[in-house]
Amino acid sequence: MSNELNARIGQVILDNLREIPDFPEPGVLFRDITPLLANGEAFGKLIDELAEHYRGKIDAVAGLESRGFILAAPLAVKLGLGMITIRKAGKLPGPVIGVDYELEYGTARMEVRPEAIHEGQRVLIIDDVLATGGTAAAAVELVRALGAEVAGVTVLLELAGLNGRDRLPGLLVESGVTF
Ligand SMILES: O=P(O)(O)OC[C@H]1O[C@H](OP(=O)(O)OP(=O)(O)O)[C@H](O)[C@@H]1O
Ligand SMILES: Nc1ncnc2[nH]cnc12
Repeated sequence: MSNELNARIGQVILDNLREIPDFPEPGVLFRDITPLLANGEAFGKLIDELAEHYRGKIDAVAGLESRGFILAAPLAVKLGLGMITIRKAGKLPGPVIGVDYELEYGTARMEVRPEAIHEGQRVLIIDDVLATGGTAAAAVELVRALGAEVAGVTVLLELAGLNGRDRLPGLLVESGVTF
């Protein structure tokens, strides 16, 4: 599906993407963004385009550990905004609030420091991949629990067959490339 963000960043993502079958386990086609990160020109263009797309529309950028951090930090700096780290369980020193969520097998937990998010802020959540949507949905719950507004969920790659959007109802979900 074509959209404005796709037009800005779709090609640079596709030109620098690596696909690895059966990683990290049989049956998974792993979409690897590290070639994009290693290409300075491409990575710079990606961040420039994201910044232009969201300039003036958000107050903070939240990155999801760990690949989301790589995108959130330069985007926040480029926009002159703060970056919020939403982390896996046990990584942030307290006090924290956390949300448990379902993985394909078992459960996981995401946490954030309450002081990192302010009431009424428009927070953009960013990550590399939207798969089942569990990680992003947990991040949405954390941002909202602290009285902030989720301005949108942005991912470079959306694996549409896993229906992650269904876990993010009513939200602006934008992706660079949809598979
Ligand atoms: O939509 P979901 O089914 O929740 O999956 C998407 C998440 O999975 C990957 O992270 P992973 O947990 O592998 O961690 P990493 O970023 O530290 O590699 C990816 O970076 C997303 O955060
Ligand atoms: N297929 C995939 N490739 C890369 N990261 C992922 N996270 C969840 N599914 C993924």
